[in-house]
Amino acid sequence: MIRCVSCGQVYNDNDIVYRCECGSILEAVINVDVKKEVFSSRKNTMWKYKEFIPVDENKIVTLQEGATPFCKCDKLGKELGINLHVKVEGSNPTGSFKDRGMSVGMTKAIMLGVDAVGCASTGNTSASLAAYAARGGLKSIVLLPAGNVALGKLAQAMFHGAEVLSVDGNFDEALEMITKLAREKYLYLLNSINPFRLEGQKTIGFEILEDLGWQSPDRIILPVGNAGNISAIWKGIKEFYNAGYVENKPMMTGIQAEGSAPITHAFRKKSKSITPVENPETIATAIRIGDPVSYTKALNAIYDSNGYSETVSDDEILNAQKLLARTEGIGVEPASAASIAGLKKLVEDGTIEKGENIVCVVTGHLLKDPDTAIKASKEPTKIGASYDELKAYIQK
Ligand SMILES: N[C@@H](CCOP(=O)(O)O)C(=O)O
Repeated sequence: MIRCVSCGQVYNDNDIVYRCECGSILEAVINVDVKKEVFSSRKNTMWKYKEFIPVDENKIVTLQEGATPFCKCDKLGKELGINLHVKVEGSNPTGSFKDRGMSVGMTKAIMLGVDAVGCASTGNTSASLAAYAARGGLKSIVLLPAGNVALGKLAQAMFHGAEVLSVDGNFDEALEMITKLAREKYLYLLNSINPFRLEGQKTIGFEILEDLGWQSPDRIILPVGNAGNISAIWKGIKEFYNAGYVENKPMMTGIQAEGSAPITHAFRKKSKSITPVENPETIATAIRIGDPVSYTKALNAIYDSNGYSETVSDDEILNAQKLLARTEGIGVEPASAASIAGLKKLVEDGTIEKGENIVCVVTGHLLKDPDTAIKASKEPTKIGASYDELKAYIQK
């Protein structure tokens, strides 16, 4: 069953519906009775939690997503006076957390018998959709905001065989266009407004709790763009809490880029609705979104968990990206580094207390955006093909 998060209206699992009649968004309702011990005996992918994922397990479209590294980051943690783990979602098959959602979404598409899927994207969703559509044998079409998609992501979408359209507009406009096409049944929409996408992404929350030995961290910090992921992770946390697997829940802490921050602005006003940002701007193209579709769920996650939302500047993002890469060896794209930049800011202003147990989710791999990485780095030093020249350089 699918249910509206605002008015509670229910829909059948097989209705192709993206919004409730009241205009709000939908979520899948899960009723599961299973002991947590069963999970540890299964192959380590996100599908080990299959009872919580509402699709037919005989039709699963998978590239073995999930079970991503959960890195204890003692050097950075010590510097900030907290206990820090980083959940590295860039280790998924196409290099971002979207694969979890796309595996479930594509499975649902197969179950529904559609022949084409589509999305609007700042890059990662399209890369993932193109790969999983290829895996599932479906046609795919993606709309990208012209000039604002990092090179690695664009290459992935094109190479996996999606029909790639470059829209002379921003992500929000592209999403509106493709949603209309989906409502007119030209394709099945696999943006995160599709509630089945979030059923995959909630497994990040499941894994964090299991990674910590069935304990909740004090806080989970993550970047927020279209706001599907914070909503999904919170849904996962609540489902495991309600199942009795853990005794506590974390404070959900969403970080946005200064130039694209409608959710943080709403949080500061204690509001449950947003004022969309008309011309969103940030170097972190993955979160360059002014009108996030899942804002209702995201704000609920923040308020219900006694969480927080903060903005970070592009400079703070780039500094945090370098800090994580050079202190802990974890390479992430700029948007992912927003979680580390936010962590630093909230420790410095005292919002985060010393000794807190924190998990930062980093959402996409460094190589998604090679241009930004190269621009932020020193040029290689040129030397001749001579051992003497090499030795002289090393001894300098
Ligand atoms: N950053 C996203 C934006 C939209 O994605 P969705 O997961 O909310 O559908 C992207 O990679 O395109």
